Amino acid sequence: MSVAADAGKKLLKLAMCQVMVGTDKVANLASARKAVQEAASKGAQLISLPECFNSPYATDQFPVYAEEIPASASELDAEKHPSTAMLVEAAKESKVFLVGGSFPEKDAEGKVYNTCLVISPEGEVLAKHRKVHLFDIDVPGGVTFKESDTLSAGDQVTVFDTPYCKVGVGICYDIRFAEYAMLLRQQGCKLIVWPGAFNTTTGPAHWELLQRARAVDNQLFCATASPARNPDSKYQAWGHSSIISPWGEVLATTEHDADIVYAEIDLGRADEVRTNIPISKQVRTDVYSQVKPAAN
Ligand SMILES: O=C(O)CCC(=O)C(=O)O
Repeated sequence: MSVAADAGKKLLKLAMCQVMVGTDKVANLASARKAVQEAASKGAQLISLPECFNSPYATDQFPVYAEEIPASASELDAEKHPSTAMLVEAAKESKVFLVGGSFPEKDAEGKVYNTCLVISPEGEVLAKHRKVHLFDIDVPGGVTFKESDTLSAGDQVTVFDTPYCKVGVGICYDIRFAEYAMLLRQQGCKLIVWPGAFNTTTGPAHWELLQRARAVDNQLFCATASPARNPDSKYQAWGHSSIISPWGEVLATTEHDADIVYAEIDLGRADEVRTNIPISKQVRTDVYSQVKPAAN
């Protein structure tokens, strides 16, 4: 390729770690750390772990596995905050941006959240995203889940800065809400990372579709990290961690076993798609704002 053709390229190597999660928290933390080390050794610069990487995905288990997250680095205590400590160490030792999947977080009042910590290559906490939209669904004969039985919802739109681009974060069910991803695009994101754990009912129907929809709607990259499917678990994760381009192409994906999904993304591609199809300049909020929602 010529130098001119390379001029607009801004490359970022992503790795989505599809790790196996079981009932042993210490083992879960160790396998997450090992996956981060392996991804970094292959050159990944931004790595994500899956939703709920330290605990089984079950409402009655969230309070059992929940940990407090210290308010500052000086309060970090590896005994009391083992998951935060592992994430900080893993990002620092491998010098990577680490989207720390999620784990159940307990606040000072005892409320529990499904929380993602983002750590810089220097080991600083860059962002804390508490899942905004709780996964409460009932598909008869398929899947019934009610996170709100034990979890509280977050109330923030989460973006962090890297030298590559601004990156948005959402957790699993958050991906179903087009408005959320749109706000991330409006904040300047060219990549959204979604730790998630879809299941064998909604996964085959919607997982890839939603990622591609959010990517095309907002002309940005979407990257997802799921737990591997654990045959011993009551909740059967769909797996299929993936990386999607702003054009809606699946750049990399996998099945449901433990794996790491890699892609080197060219952030210039988001600019190109936005220039070619300039929807953000053509948007007609003046028209949409005149329509009153019908009662239904
Ligand atoms: O939206 C779905 O179908 C799955 C969502 C989910 O598993 C989650 O939010 O953890």
